[in-house]
Amino acid sequence: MNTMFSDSSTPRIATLTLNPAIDQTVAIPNFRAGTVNRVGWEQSDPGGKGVNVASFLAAFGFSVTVSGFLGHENAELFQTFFAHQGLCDRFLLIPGKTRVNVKIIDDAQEQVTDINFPGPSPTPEEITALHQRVDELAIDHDWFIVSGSLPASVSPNLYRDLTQRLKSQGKTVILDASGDSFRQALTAIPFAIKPNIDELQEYLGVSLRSEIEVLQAARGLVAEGIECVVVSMGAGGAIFVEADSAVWARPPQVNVISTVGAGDAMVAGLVAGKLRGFALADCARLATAFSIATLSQVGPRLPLPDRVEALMEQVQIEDLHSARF
Ligand SMILES: Nc1ncnc2c1ncn2[C@@H]1O[C@H](COP(=O)(O)OP(=O)(O)O)[C@@H](O)[C@H]1O
Ligand SMILES: O=P(O)(O)OC[C@H]1O[C@](O)(COP(=O)(O)O)[C@@H](O)[C@@H]1O
Repeated sequence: MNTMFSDSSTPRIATLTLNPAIDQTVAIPNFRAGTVNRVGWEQSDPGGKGVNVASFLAAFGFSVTVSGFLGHENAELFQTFFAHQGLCDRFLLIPGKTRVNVKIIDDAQEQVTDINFPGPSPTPEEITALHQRVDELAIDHDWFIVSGSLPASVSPNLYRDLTQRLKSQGKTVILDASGDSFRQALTAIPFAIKPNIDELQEYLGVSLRSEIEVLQAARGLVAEGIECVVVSMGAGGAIFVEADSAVWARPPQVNVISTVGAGDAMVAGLVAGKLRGFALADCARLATAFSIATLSQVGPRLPLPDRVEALMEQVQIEDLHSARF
């Protein structure tokens, strides 16, 4: 493992994944609902948003702790993966199995279909234990990435409560969520968020038809106090907005095997850029480089840091700061 960024002066990072998943990727050319589909090949990987973010950051040389809930019946796959990736495992084990999400890769139609399950439900006592675990982590961690769906039984206020609790202890919170939990958590004003365009449209209840409309929407969130708003738009790249800067980062044409995890890689790259002290444009380059580095493979793995850094050159940056509407 590259340990370039894991000395004691580097802020410690923790990711929280309340609902991790084993991603079962199945390749089905010309997949069609309502017919018999045959699988060409398949692969299973530990995943879920915070697990992926942690894995990408560790591969880039950061020291990262993972926490949240894991079903104890199939925890071993994750535990072996964490040990292999050099991640510090502080997950809480709960009864049952972590969910298996199915990802159908159809290279003929160039599309990926996600089938995401609800996942096992933690009890109120287990939620209390999670709050305690987060307080313990706050003793020696500075950056917290809170991401992914919540299990069905969990209050949509949980991310809001965690964000408030961590902020009151001076921690930096990055949020990547959707639906009600995203809406609630925004009221606690995390440091940074990365909705994709669908999630942002759902939150605002409007459709965003141009980059300028996306920029305008992101500026609205920055005006509410969120320091850094990143809106990802698949192959269209991502718009990064802060109070005094705004850029549109566009990826080059890439050979896509799977888009699963591209958003998580963008979150990881944003955190890496911020921790390196980069200005927003370079954060956008690095975040996009992380994303495109993951597109040519299945599973949460990143190439060596110098290959990721080389990809930064291929990202086109357009300055939107002076764009007016
Ligand atoms: N088909 C693609 N071609 C090139 N880059 C892509 C493609 N899909 C995703 N990306 C890159 O990954 C980033 C995040 O992808 P996106 O699909 O928007 O996230 P999410 O997985 O959260 O929905 C994009 O901003 C872009 O840089
Ligand atoms: O928690 P959710 O929203 O169901 O998402 C979980 C899924 O998202 C992933 O983390 C991938 O996310 P992205 O494609 O948005 O980066 C998968 O590993 C996992 O199956």
